[in-house]
Amino acid sequence: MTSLLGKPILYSYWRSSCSWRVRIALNLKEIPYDIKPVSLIKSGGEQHSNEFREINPMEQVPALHIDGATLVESLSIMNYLEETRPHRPLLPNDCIKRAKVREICEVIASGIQPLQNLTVLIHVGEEKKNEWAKHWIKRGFRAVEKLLSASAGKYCVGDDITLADCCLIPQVFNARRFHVDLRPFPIILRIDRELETHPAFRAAHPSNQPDCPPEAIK
Ligand SMILES: O=C(O)/C=C\C(=O)CC(=O)CC(=O)O
Repeated sequence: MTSLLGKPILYSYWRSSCSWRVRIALNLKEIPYDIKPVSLIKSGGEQHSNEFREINPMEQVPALHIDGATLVESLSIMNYLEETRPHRPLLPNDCIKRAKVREICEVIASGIQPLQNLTVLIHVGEEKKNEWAKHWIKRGFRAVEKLLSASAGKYCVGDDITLADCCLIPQVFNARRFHVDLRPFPIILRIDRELETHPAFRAAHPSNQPDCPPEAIK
């Protein structure tokens, strides 16, 4: 279903892992969308402007304008996409498996990413921020790896790509960014490798975003 109200607009930042989750879900579901870049660093962060605060009072990306509504919070947005565009499902039919997908999403979206996001790192301070981010990602990945040891097939839960994979891959990028040693997490690494070349994941990668600075393209 393409909206009668025009192409969805995603307010996104190239390196924001939460924007990236939604980009993957939109791509997997083959929903065409336009990107409106919001720079989290330019002039202290465009997300803090009065204009953007009207879009998201949390002053964070992503936000998705779709079907005449503006939605914020990546998990909530992905669930809306799943409910309204079920054609390429990102949640399994089996209720236990659905719970397992949501479990992994929660661990990442509530238990890891918020502890290492830009606002928190600014508050923690330049001197401590890398060690801080590393600590929380490592702690969370220990839990994710354990959960995956019971749930994973080819991907996070079984052999189909789900919302859990949309959350995991951007978090692996952040782990590398903060120099987390990923060798203790072989299942995470295997799934990351598996999805590295998938077209929907490739297109959503920070390097392929219109606001990616040329020197950061990998
Ligand atoms: O270019 C920058 O350094 C600014 C912001 C980010 O990376 C985004 C985050 O806050 C991390 C994240 O999305 O998990």
